Amino acid sequence: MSTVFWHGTAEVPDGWGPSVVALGVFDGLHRGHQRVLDHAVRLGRERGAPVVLTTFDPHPATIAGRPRDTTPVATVEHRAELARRHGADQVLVLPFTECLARTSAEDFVDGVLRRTLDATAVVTGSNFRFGHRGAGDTALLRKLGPVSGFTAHALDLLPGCSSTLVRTLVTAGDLVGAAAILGRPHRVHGTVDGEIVTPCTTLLPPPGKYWARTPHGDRTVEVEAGLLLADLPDGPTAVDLVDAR
Ligand SMILES: Cc1cc2nc3c(=O)[nH]c(=O)nc-3n(C[C@H](O)[C@H](O)[C@H](O)COP(=O)(O)O)c2cc1C
Ligand SMILES: Nc1ncnc2c1ncn2[C@@H]1O[C@H](COP(=O)(O)OP(=O)(O)OP(=O)(O)O)[C@@H](O)[C@H]1O
Repeated sequence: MSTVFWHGTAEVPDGWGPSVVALGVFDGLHRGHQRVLDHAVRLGRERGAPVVLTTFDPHPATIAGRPRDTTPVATVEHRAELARRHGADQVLVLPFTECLARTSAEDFVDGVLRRTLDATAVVTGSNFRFGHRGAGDTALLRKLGPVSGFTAHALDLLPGCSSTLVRTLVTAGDLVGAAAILGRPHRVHGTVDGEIVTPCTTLLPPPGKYWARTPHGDRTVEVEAGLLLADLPDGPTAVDLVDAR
């Protein structure tokens, strides 16, 4: 059985590639992210090359740049599962460390995109930035592409779609608005132990009762004091929060 994702460049097999790379955090794999991945999948088919969604964990903003809410919309495992369902052949999760944050855009292109992934195409949204102090952008990818062996594709942004907006909507309890951006209900993963789902590392709506879809049928669940309470059998579970009750 193939692994769910590669954790770090060392797990990418030697001689991998050429590949089509979709690049970014992709937290939640919302409809805007799906546009990027769809384009990568089309290019992959045209070029007969596997598509590698390359992402970062934890969110770069936990380490670098302006502090902001980075509570995951989706666990990294869920992100990888969604990426594969949307056509990615592999998912590379790069641990976002202080060391990676200090890596220049040029070194990232040479080390990760050229040497590790042998990129033949790199697909991002038009607002993508990378490298130390966010110095790299899509213009730099276009410039470095010809010498590094890839074409750079910067897609127009799908309006009204960002992980930040999903975080704002879920935090405000607007699960219907969040689902419109995600293209599916917001999902919380955890392990049930006596009706309490822990750990809830993913985003939770405010305290209250919610209509939810679970592996054991639709039911009301409750958010209280930062915990999700659900009458479900003990063990790992996924709870889709559909709407407030
Ligand atoms: C090699 C590398 C170094 C980075 N260094 C910084 C940094 O110093 N400061 C910063 O705010 N973000 C840094 N970032 C994060 C990027 O600005 C950006 O958040 C990340 O590439 C994800 O892009 P996305 O938000 O468009 O998905 C770095 C990213 C990479 C790949
Ligand atoms: N609305 C969008 N339409 C198309 N591409 C997008 C959109 N939003 C982000 N992207 C692209 O998807 C990749 C992942 O982006 P990222 O995870 O930063 O998205 P985001 O939703 O803007 O996140 P955040 O709100 O946390 O900054 C990047 O290549 C980015 O340019």
